[in-house]
Formats: sequence, C-alpha cells, structure tokens
Amino acid sequence: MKIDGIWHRSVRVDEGDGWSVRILDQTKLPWQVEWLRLTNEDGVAHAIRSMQTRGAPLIGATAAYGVALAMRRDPTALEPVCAMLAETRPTAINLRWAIDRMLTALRNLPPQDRAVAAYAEAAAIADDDAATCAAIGRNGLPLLQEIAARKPGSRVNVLTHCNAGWLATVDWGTALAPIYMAHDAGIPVHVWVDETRPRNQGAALTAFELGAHGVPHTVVADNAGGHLMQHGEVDIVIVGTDRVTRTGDVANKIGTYLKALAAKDNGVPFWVALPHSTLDMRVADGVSEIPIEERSQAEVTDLTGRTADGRIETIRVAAAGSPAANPAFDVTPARLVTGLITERGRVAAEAAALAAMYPEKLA
Ligand SMILES: CSC[C@@H](O)[C@@H](O)C(=O)COP(=O)(O)O
Repeated sequence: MKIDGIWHRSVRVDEGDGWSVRILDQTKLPWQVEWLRLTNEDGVAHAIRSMQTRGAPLIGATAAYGVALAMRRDPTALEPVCAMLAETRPTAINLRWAIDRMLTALRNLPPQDRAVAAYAEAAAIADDDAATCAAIGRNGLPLLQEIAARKPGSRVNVLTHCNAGWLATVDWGTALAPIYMAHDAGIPVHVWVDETRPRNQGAALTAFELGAHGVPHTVVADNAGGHLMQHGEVDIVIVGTDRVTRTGDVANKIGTYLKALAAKDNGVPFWVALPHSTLDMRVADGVSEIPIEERSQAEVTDLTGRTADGRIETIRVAAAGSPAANPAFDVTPARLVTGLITERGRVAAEAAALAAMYPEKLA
C-alpha cells in the first residue's frame, strides 16, 4: 500500500550487517504512522501479543522473521524460540503454519547454517503471502464485476468486518484485495466498514487503509449491518479469517457470525477470503475445536482515541466496577458461508471441495 506516495509492505527488512525488521505500530493507527524496529525474538513476541502487529497472515510472517532474528543470536535455540513464538496468539493458524515451515526448513541444518537459511525462509514466507493475497484479489474480483454488471451506474456495496486488508497481511490483504482491484479497475465500489469493537480494527485500520487507497467507504456501528442488509444496502459481505477448518467452518473476529446470520436471512452472499496458510485440515468442527482467544477486560470497558488537541487517550466507558468478557473471535459454521476466495480460485466451504483444491494439505 502507498503511504505518502511510497509503496510499503506491512512487514519489511532493513538490510545491512545487523539487519532488523520493521513493522507499522498498529496500536498507533490511524493517528500516527510509526514504524517500529524489531531486533530480536522477544521484541517480535511482544509486538504480536500487544497487537502492534496483527492480522492472521501478518503475524505468521512476522513470527518467521522473529525466528530468523533468534537464529542470528543463538542458532541452537530453534525449538524453544519456536515454541515461545507459537504461544503468542492462539486462534490464527497462520502463526503455527509459519513456525512449522521455519522448523521444517531449519531443524536438520547444522547450527552454523541456520541464520542464513532462516532469513531466506522468512523472506520466502513474506513473498509468498504478498503473491498469495494478490491472487486472492484476482479471484475475488469477478464477484464484484458481476454485481456491477447487474446494476450499471450504481455503486457496489460491500460490507466487511474487522481488518483483512494490507495491514493484516504482507501486502494487498485478503478480503480487501478484490476491493482494491475492483476500485483500480474503475468499478464504483463502496465499503461499509464495521467499526469492530472492542479494538476497532474497522474504524481505525480498515478505514485508514481504504482511505489511503482512495476507496469510498463508510464506517458503521457493528450493529448496523442487519439493518443495512434489510434495506438492500449490502450487495455482498466479504471478510477475512483466522482459521478455516477442513469442513469449511470459519473463525474470524468476534461479530462475524452475527453478520453471517443476517446475510443468510437477507439473501446477501457471504464470502470469506483466505490464503492457504489459514486452512487447518487437522480440525473438523470449528465451534468446538478452534481455541478462541480471550483478551483483557479493559479492551471492552475502555476506549482509546485522539483528543482534539492531538493526545492519544484511553477512557473508561463501562460502568465503574462492572466486569467484562472479551472473546476475540467467533466461528461461522460453513452452512452460512456462500463460498471461499483463495489464491487457487473460489471454492465451496465444504470438505470435499477443500480437499480437492488443497490435496497436499491432507498429508
Ligand atoms: C487477513 S486477516 C483476517 C483476520 O485476521 C482479521 O479479520 C482478524 O480477525 C484480525 O484479528 P486481530 O485480532 O486484529 O489480529
């Protein structure tokens, strides 16, 4: 994505003798664009836990660089470093996928060869994610072209939840990639952006990156989607995902399930965009088998924003003393999913179709 006219990836490397990793501090967006420098695995782990970096594919790529930074310091520490990084967030399977790929690439190498190989493998993971997301965009684009063809001269209204764009991946995004490509192709696309409480990834991040790309959009309260669908204001829902089971169940940011129910009731197509790294063939039933991250109560009771005089402040909005619960993800059963947009094409959210599209994942 371009910021101030310069094309950036969401995670990148500063080359040189002591190479380091740069990430955008997403806890500062949309108020400040601040690139953080990560030099060791502990910094990477902190960035993932604190959500300075976030989004399923991006935490996988960033963790891979964390392994590479660790190998430069101590190439004998491969297994404990990988175990530590794998524990930083539980729901997105991309994290484990990336770490498993690093383990496979490095485990059988002599320690003295691991640092160079780890750097190359992390870079390959990042390149793979950028190319994969671009392909997801190309495969999702026809959905938006078909809607545009059905209603010439009218805008194509897409509703999305959370942030599954450039900021959640190395480049392009998953759910937002088709939207960027449609916009660039001249399709009059407009995005309803769910604010996505409690962390406001929609209002803060999706709105920021759509704005930076010039895509028309409107931020709505999370509860507005059903109403918009009832009134014909949503042509299609496209969301990202943190894990898809072999039967097509979809884990994504809390609130996604409610959007899928409303979409079903209103006959609105509900599509989910994912890269291969998000598919977890070991899991069948999403509701009972996918671990759902429980985050701090403060994310629910408090709100962070920028004051009129430019200070970033957090204030409490819940009644004093009331406890809060904060499940960060939910699972949308496959029966509510119209289809999946992947880098290999579009596919039904069901076991046989997924097995046919990703036979190597069954091994
Ligand atoms: C392309 S990423 C899809 C998901 O990771 C995204 O929608 C989401 O739920 C992100 O959650 P987050 O908790 O902000 O990391």
